[in-house]
Amino acid sequence: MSTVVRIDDVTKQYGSGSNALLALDHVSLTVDKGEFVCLLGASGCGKSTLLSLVAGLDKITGGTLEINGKHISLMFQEAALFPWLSVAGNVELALRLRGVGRADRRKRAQELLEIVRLGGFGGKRPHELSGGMRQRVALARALAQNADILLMDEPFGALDAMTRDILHDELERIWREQELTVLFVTHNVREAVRLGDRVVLLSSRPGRVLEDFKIDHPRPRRIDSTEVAAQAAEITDRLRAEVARHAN
Ligand SMILES: Nc1ncnc2c1ncn2[C@@H]1O[C@H](COP(=O)(O)OP(=O)(O)OP(=O)(O)O)[C@@H](O)[C@H]1O
Repeated sequence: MSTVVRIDDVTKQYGSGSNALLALDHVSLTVDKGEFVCLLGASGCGKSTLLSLVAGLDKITGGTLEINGKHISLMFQEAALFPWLSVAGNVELALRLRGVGRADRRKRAQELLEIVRLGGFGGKRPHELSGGMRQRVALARALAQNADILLMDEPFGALDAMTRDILHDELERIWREQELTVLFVTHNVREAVRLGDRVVLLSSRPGRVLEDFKIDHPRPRRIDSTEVAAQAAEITDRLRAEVARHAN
């Protein structure tokens, strides 16, 4: 299987001199094509930093970082849609930026909205949608960018549990159908076990890879199943031990 993201001995320091802050300390991690990898760790351990390095929004200060993909797309807790554009307009804009012609844009935006099950909502404005629906639009926009690598930073953190469960199912389907590679940051251990092929646990700051758990329960998984709960409990214990170690 081909490696899409290779993070090798990466260090990230913010600032310098007496203001220096070591956010990541010799992190090594590879993500293969089509893998779904969840990143977990205590607050401030450098999860978002790692995503922004992979996205190319910031520079590493040590090690090497290699990306082998067509396009990387980022999704955050807030959908960040343009409020003056319709739902279809938001998706079409991403297509336009890729140079897709007007007629094709319309058709493709409609297809993408159908993929995220918002086929009938293209004419609405973002404020007319629920938080879960706005995240679906953000997902359609990411697909419009022709992304094959999706970086997600707590994308469902602000949603109620029921909406989040539905979006887990949708994201899993789209990940499979579109053959995406996903790097997904969350604070929610069960969510990580529900979604991930692997759950990578980072240490408290500076972040290092503490453990890489392989999750091989059959899919689709239920977040409230006993298998998911049992593995989440094991990972939570490991995370708690790390937080306690750091507090001492
Ligand atoms: N641009 C920046 N300049 C200086 N320090 C930064 C910057 N961005 C992040 N940091 C620091 O780097 C450390 C890691 O931050 P980061 O946001 O990556 O952690 P995180 O694991 O995503 O946190 P959380 O789980 O709370 O979202 C923190 O101590 C943070 O204050």
